[in-house]
Amino acid sequence: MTATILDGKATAAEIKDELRARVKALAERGITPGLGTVLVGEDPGSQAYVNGKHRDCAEVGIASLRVTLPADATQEQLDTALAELNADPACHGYIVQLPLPGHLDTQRALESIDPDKDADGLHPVNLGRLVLGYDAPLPCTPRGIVELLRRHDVPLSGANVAVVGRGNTVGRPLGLLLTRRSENATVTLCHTGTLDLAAHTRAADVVIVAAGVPGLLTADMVNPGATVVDVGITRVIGEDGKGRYTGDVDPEVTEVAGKVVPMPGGVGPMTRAMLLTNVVERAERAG
Ligand SMILES: Nc1nc2c(c(=O)[nH]1)N[C@@H](CN(C=O)c1ccc(C(=O)N[C@@H](CCC(=O)O)C(=O)O)cc1)CN2
Repeated sequence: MTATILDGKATAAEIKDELRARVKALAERGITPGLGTVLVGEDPGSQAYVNGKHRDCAEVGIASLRVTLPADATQEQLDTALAELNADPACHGYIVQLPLPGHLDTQRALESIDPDKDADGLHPVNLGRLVLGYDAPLPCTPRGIVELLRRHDVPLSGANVAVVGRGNTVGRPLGLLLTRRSENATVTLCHTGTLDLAAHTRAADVVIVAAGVPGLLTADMVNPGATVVDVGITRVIGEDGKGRYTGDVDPEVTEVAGKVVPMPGGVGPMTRAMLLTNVVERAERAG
């Protein structure tokens, strides 16, 4: 049996079509959603990701507010840029592109974002709101995973879900999302301290791997027919000396799993679609 591949790129495209209609409805109310990005330095990867976000915006009609600072920008210069976006009514949400240069205090920067303009959904206030079940912008990658599974009819209510990785941007908030009444899953959050990882993953109906360990999940660790989601994205240098991205799931898993969300082409495009969704939702509420 070869697994059904859940195409995050195609699903993200469907979501962008829906968002395009919502942006058009906002325009009829005189509202244009605006996404801000703050990029510090000239890292080519970060530049590419920010450019991708603004291409996505252009596709659906969201306005772009680009802020770029030199690699040697001071914390105060960054603070000023964030304060300006916090005050700008044309900006409905923004992100600080990570990672920041090492001399800058990332936590201080992220906590300076107005929580109501936190398009990444990673501000401590918003993660706290998520814990308490309050309304808040949701973290894009966890939200994208849940949305992808929902749109592909993967049963979550009553399902046993093994989340591998306890990071602040994916693993921890994902467990919170999946245990909401709207999803009603039972989550086991596995991590480097887990004694018998395979016992937990083999017992799961859904395995979501966000550990950043290439090939961590192998076929023998998967309950036949289970759904597997590869969130890992690690840059490795091949034998040809060229860089490429690899996931946390061994390719042979597709021979055992029922459904697979691959990397690339799965979670990444959904993450980008959820960023746009957070901005449009904010504009709809603010209008
Ligand atoms: N403020 C933020 N910074 C960073 C984030 C983030 O969500 N918020 N995430 C990453 C970079 N990133 C967006 O910024 C990002 C990375 C990868 C993808 C993606 O679609 N990847 C492809 C495969 C790899 C590739 O082709 O690049 C995929 O999964 O299909 C999207 C966005 C760090 N910084």
